[in-house]
Amino acid sequence: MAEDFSRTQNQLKLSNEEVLQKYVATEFECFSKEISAERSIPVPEEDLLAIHYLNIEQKFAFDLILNDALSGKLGAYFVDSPGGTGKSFLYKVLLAHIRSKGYIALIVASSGIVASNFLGGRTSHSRFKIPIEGGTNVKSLLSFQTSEADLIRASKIIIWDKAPIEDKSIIEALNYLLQDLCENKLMFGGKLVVFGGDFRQVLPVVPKGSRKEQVEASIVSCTLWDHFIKLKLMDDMRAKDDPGFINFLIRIGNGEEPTNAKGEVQIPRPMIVPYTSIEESLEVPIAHVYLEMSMFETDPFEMMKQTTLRPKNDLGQSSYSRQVNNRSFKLSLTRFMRE
Ligand SMILES: Nc1ncnc2c1ncn2[C@@H]1O[C@H](COP(=O)(O)OP(=O)(O)OP(=O)(O)O)[C@@H](O)[C@H]1O
Repeated sequence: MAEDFSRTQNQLKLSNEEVLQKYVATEFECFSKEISAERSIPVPEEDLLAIHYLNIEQKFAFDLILNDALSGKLGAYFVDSPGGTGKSFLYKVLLAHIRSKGYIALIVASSGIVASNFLGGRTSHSRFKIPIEGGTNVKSLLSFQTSEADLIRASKIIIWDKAPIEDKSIIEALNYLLQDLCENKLMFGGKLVVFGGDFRQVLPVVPKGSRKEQVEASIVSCTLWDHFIKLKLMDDMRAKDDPGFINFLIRIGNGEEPTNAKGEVQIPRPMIVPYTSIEESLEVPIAHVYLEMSMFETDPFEMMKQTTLRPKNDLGQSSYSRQVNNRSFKLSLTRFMRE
């Protein structure tokens, strides 16, 4: 690379000293590219202020982790909590407070959709260059002389959302990567790493594997698991006004809800919209989710926070969830174009 550089600069008729100076400057600029991009991530005021809204469990976790990050303590946390208990909310407040002090806080997740929920979020695969499949002897392919490696070295904290879906070998590969990058044998190279997730959601994929094999492949079976500080968030913040629904979800997640011979659970009657006609079966849920469209007329982005979930990977034009989406989209469009 230096030779190529020198050849190009010779064509510009620069002295050797000038070539060297330009080479160093270009290299430095290249090395610091990732770091300056990371430093330019905005810190939303609302994420800083959200510290005042943390519930007791979130505040406990926040204080512990922030204190460790600012005092440069090494270690690993695992935030174990059911969906909706405010893990992402906690991460956003942590990221904002650490970044506002000028430090680098990295956040990764296994999937792009989850990563895009966070400012500066990246997939773990793209950030650490660890092959997605995992397996024995899996190793990061990250080159140590790159700006990406510099960025990881410079980070104060690494947060990894939805970690239970990862194969344990990937978590172990992160440990080796950080040890190599930081040139020591400390756990995670002496970095503070926060993993989080919900074991009721998706575990690592083991083709044709049993539940036991999935657990054996997961982070709980990794060699470092016993050294993680475990934190729990149990207060459901997503459906806090609906304790019946929360308990129903928890019972399903814990495998406590009765099932029929096919292993299916019975959805309680009040949660079901009885079928009368196709029109009504579309309109009733839309009205329930979006309440009154006029609520969004001043801020269409508010509407984006209301979502409908697709129960199946059915991409057909006629699928029910697609019809609900299309209908609500058309309704909102008509409304906004009229305004
Ligand atoms: N302390 C809080 N005050 C107000 N709202 C909160 C608080 N914590 C979480 N929420 C809200 O509760 C909802 C669920 O929170 P969040 O998405 O952080 O949960 P989660 O544990 O990450 O869920 P999942 O595992 O499903 O991704 C969000 O709408 C979030 O804004």
